[in-house]
Amino acid sequence: SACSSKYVLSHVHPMWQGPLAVPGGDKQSPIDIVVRKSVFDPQLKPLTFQYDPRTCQQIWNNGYSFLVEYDDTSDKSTLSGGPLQDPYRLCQFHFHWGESNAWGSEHTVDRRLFPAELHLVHWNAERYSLFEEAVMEENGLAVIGVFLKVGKRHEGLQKLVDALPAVRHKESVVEFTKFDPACLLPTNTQDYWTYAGSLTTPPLTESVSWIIMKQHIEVSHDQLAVFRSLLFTSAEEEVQKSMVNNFRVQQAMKGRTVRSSFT
Ligand SMILES: CCCSc1c(F)c(F)c(S(=O)(=O)NC)c(F)c1F
Ligand SMILES: [Zn+2]
Repeated sequence: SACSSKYVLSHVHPMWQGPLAVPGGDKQSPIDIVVRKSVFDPQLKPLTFQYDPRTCQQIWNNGYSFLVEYDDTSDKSTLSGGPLQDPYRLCQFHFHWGESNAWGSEHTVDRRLFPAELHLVHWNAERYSLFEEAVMEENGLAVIGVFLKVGKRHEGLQKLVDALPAVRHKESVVEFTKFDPACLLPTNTQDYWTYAGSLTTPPLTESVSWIIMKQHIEVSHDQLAVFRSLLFTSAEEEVQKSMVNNFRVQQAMKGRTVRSSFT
């Protein structure tokens, strides 16, 4: 898929301690969602996820996270509705997590941290012909964020967890097919918050319509431990570094409003 294979993210790593903000950036991510300051918007539509598991292609360790990449050369797997004017194509999903269960998410809700956060990355192929373009443009990307909590084992996630040892090192790739990302979405409600923000990894461009699900999903401690067994470093490097704490520091709101789809 075009969405990330051409993107070898900058080798300043782990970049998590900075760049703190893009110079002049006033729509940076992640943020703390202050629930009592969010504004209910009755014009927000329900989200429509139309994912085809046959578009799932591979898992890639890019040295920041592991990306589950989808074939985004047609509209087979799309997200529409919510705050979005057009349908957006799924290009990949990945996670951010901590070295302990006490932290790891990028966004927080009233300062509450979660041990991990799932990001489903989509791009506006109606308006842009290349993912690379959409990354740089306003309303180019739509990212669904789902918080993870430690609890019961997530049966749907296990197929992905079992494949992770094959991509332990940076730059490794393994074929991964027929995975339906809808199994990672919350089940009992589709309530969400939405705001205008940015990528949280380079190029940090302010092209993201963020959609953060209110309901978390549960995964087991052992499943998260396999995330932490991945490495930031490639096989050749003599010092191996555990892939943990791959989240960015939170950014100022700069006057932005977070809207909610629920009261
Ligand atoms: C240059 C883009 C490569 S695709 C990608 C990614 F790999 C990633 F990690 C994030 S994130 O900022 O970390 N989470 C939303 C993105 F937004 C992305 F679009
Ligand atoms: Zn992310």
